[in-house]
Amino acid sequence: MTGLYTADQVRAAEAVVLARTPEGALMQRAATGLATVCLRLAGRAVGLRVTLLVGAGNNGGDALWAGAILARRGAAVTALLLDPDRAHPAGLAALRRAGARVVTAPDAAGSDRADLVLDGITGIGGRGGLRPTAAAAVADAVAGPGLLVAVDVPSGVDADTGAVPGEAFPAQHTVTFGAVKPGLVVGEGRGYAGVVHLVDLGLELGAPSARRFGDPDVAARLPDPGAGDDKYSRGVVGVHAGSATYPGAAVLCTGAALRTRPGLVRYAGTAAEGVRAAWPEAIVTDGRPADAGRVQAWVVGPGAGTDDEARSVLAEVLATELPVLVDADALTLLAASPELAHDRSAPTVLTPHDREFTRFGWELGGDRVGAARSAARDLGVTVLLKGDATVVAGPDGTTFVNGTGTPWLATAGTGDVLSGVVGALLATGLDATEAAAAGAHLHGRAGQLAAAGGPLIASDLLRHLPTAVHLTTGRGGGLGGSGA
Ligand SMILES: NC(=O)C1=CN([C@@H]2O[C@H](COP(=O)(O)OP(=O)(O)OC[C@H]3O[C@@H](n4cnc5c(N)ncnc54)[C@H](O)[C@@H]3O)[C@@H](O)[C@H]2O)[C@@H](O)CC1
Ligand SMILES: Nc1ncnc2c1ncn2[C@@H]1O[C@H](COP(=O)(O)OP(=O)(O)O)[C@@H](O)[C@H]1O
Ligand SMILES: [K+]
Repeated sequence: MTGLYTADQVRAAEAVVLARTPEGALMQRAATGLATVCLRLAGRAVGLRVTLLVGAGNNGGDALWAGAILARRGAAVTALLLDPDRAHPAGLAALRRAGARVVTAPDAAGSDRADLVLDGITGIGGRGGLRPTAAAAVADAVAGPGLLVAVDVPSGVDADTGAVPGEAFPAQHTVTFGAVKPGLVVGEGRGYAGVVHLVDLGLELGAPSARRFGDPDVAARLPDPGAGDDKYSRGVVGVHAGSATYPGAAVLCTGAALRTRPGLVRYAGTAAEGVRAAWPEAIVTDGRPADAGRVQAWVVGPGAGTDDEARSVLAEVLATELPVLVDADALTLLAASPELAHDRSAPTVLTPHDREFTRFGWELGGDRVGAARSAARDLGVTVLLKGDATVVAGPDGTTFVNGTGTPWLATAGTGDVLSGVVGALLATGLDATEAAAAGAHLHGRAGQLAAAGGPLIASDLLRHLPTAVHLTTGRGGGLGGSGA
């Protein structure tokens, strides 16, 4: 599990260490870690041409100290001071002692021939898009041949939210200090951070602002069946999706539920014939959810339409005391009647993409974590806000940012698969917010596996789900078989 910490949380933890270590010691730790990653990425120091973009704060200080280390190892370092009078004094002195060049004219920065450019313009103290001089220096760096490495946070990216309100440094790698900040892994900022390397500063951090599951975290939530288990004890999930005209969503959603290894999947809806043909393992009725038999969780909505019948099914399912996942068409219906979800005693999970999210009247700006959190609180539900980094927020504020996936998932039907996966996890009795986060993780892993073989279609995810579960658990406890 990776904890994500805001700038204020990192500053508070740093203050404790700063108070009990000699002046400059923490920055030395940061700069040493930064230089070590740079050397690893570059593969050499002697003759390496390095350009430092140096802002007025401690982020620039980190870059200067790291530049001094690289220069002492034989690199040809040039520091461009963007605010010469306010450059970190001790860092600047160290850099000069190490024999590096210091310039103030942008065209003397050497970005056009650098092997490596270090962005030390702003870190967690940055506000708003880059100012014009800094933006021009970044544009030169981007046009040049050097590897682009951001110090702590790509300048111009909001460390807490990932918002990028103007120009920013498009890093290939970000070397971040003390803790991973949310803005490196979510929203637009994620696209600017590249590969994130964490340098441990020995900070004592409390509860994170948000979390990201790794494979072992998901494994811990997917127990293999034991000797005493039967199909009912392992969770029964109900699916209401699709229609006679559009059975696809029902087939994908039911298949995904099956492949996420609950004990049993029941289907109720007008796509019964298609589901029966595709999945003999499912128990299928063409009636309403009440006709399906007992389940431990419902998935409702993918491809199910928005007519009166669909609305009455949604109301029926939400009136139960079972966990319910509301997706797609059912989200459109719920947005018009949010009171249906408001007073539920059992968990409700909504899985909107951006357009479905805004249908509820919720605003979606550059802060996706904040938006999902306030929506979850507003309706007392878990919100899984889809995207390249899906955000999951629970009604109590518990938040996850997903770390798996591939842009190839941006294709029709993959959302139906996600609903089935999360529904199956809900039926196992997993906490709803954790089920949504674990489901997003598995779905993304299946997408990565499917995309390794070329462009994917949604049914490919079904074939790869058992392997995704297997990879995640490392136990091979999937459904067995590899056919869809
Ligand atoms: N507190 C500490 O001892 C440590 C701090 N560290 C570094 O210190 C950074 C935080 O330092 P600071 O609080 O000094 O802040 P920063 O250095 O992140 O940024 C503040 C400076 O950038 C300028 N600035 C803000 N927005 C700008 C924009 N849009 N365009 C151009 N310039 C802008 C401000 O005028 C200010 O001078 C961290 O990100 C990390 O890199 C690390 O060295 C670890 C130890
Ligand atoms: N650019 C992207 N990168 C990674 N994942 C994406 C991207 N775009 C969409 N996805 C994922 O693909 C799925 C699409 O779901 P959705 O829009 O509901 O599709 P559908 O309704 O066609 O099934 C979601 O899980 C979403 O997170
Ligand atoms: K930076």
